Amino acid sequence: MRANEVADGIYRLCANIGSEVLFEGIWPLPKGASMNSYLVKGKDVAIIDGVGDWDGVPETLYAQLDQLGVKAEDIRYVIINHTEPDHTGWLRSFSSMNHDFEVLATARGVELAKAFFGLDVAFRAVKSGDSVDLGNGKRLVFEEIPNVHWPDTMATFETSTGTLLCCDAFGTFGAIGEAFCDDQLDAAQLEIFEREALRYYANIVGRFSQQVINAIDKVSKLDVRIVAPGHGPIWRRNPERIIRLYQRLASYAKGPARPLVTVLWGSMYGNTRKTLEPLLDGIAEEGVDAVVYQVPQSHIGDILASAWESTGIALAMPTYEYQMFPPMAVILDELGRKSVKGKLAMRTGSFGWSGGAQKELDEILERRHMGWHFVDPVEFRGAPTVDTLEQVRRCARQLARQVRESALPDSVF
Ligand SMILES: Cc1cc2nc3c(=O)[nH]c(=O)nc-3n(C[C@H](O)[C@H](O)[C@H](O)COP(=O)(O)O)c2cc1C
Repeated sequence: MRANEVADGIYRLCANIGSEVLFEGIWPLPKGASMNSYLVKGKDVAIIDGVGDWDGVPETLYAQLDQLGVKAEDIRYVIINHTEPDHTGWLRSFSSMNHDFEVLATARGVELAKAFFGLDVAFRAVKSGDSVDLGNGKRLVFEEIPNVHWPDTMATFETSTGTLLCCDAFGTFGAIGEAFCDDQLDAAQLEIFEREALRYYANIVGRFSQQVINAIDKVSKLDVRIVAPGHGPIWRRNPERIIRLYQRLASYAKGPARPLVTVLWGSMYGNTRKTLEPLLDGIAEEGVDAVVYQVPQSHIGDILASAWESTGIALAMPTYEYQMFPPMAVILDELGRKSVKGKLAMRTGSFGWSGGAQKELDEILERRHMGWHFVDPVEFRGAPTVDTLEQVRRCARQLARQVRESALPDSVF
């Protein structure tokens, strides 16, 4: 992998993460992911963010520094936009190669970097508006964007080129090959990265959507000509494209999103499964699309992405030991933890003698402050009758109609 010039005097260094890795130990990466680091060369040299410390990853970074003719000891400033180890793990080995550099981060970032790495170097806490002059026209200005995605997060803005080095903000999953910028990716590749942006957003930053909106407000006051995130491609031809996408994804936190229903179902002996057909028919009859996930067979990372962009959620699951089919309870709790809020919803499912699934569902929704709006549930004993199936279809139509009416039009952004 080669270092790439992003703009005059600004270079992207990169290590990819393979599809065999679960990001944060949780989230599948079917298309991998990239960890982007940036080198800014003025009279002085600064490196902004870095890579993890596993399996020879820092060595990938050092090989790219070699290509640029930069030695470790040439680096005067290490700028930590965000202390998460996928961007900072390399500092352990770097600090054994260079003993004379200064670490710049927010006050919170300094505190975290000391706790994680205990580096014996100079630290400088910076705040919004502070800057570093690297000479030769290169000037870095800092803007705090807390909680996108850790509390320490800031963005670094290089003024001469209008390059926003924003770490986790405006990132996507997806490994990067030779083409590293939007101006080198064709329409199909860009669409793939936008889908990867949705999965990244829902899995990693969705919970911090208000902070994302605050961050967008802040950076919109800068003359941003290039968006250079810590993950995914650089947006140089059309930086607005990724900013607008993030604005849209953040807005989904209120509930209304695409005219789409995510259907989550689980069944032990097939009684609840029988409701799937009328449920999907009902949604389709209203001209609304549905995406179906079986639980527990589907991964929460995929379900979360789908739920995030859906205006409606349909649940089909039976009662199990006086509560909900357990894997569905796990999924719903995680949707709550990740702030999938304000959705339109329906529920159906079989029980044998007491019921109980609905009670646990209500508890989870309340505990996680999810604010979902349900049409009346269709709960039935044993196998569904013809009448029950018809009721499910009607219920699904009602949900789909509401979804169609509440979904956000594409033209909003
Ligand atoms: C292990 C197990 C525990 C169950 N616990 C309850 C229960 O507490 N209350 C109840 O009403 N039904 C209970 N049932 C009955 C199921 O809810 C019922 O068989 C239902 O039809 C299963 O739906 P399915 O065919 O979609 O899996 C239980 C069934 C199993 C297998």
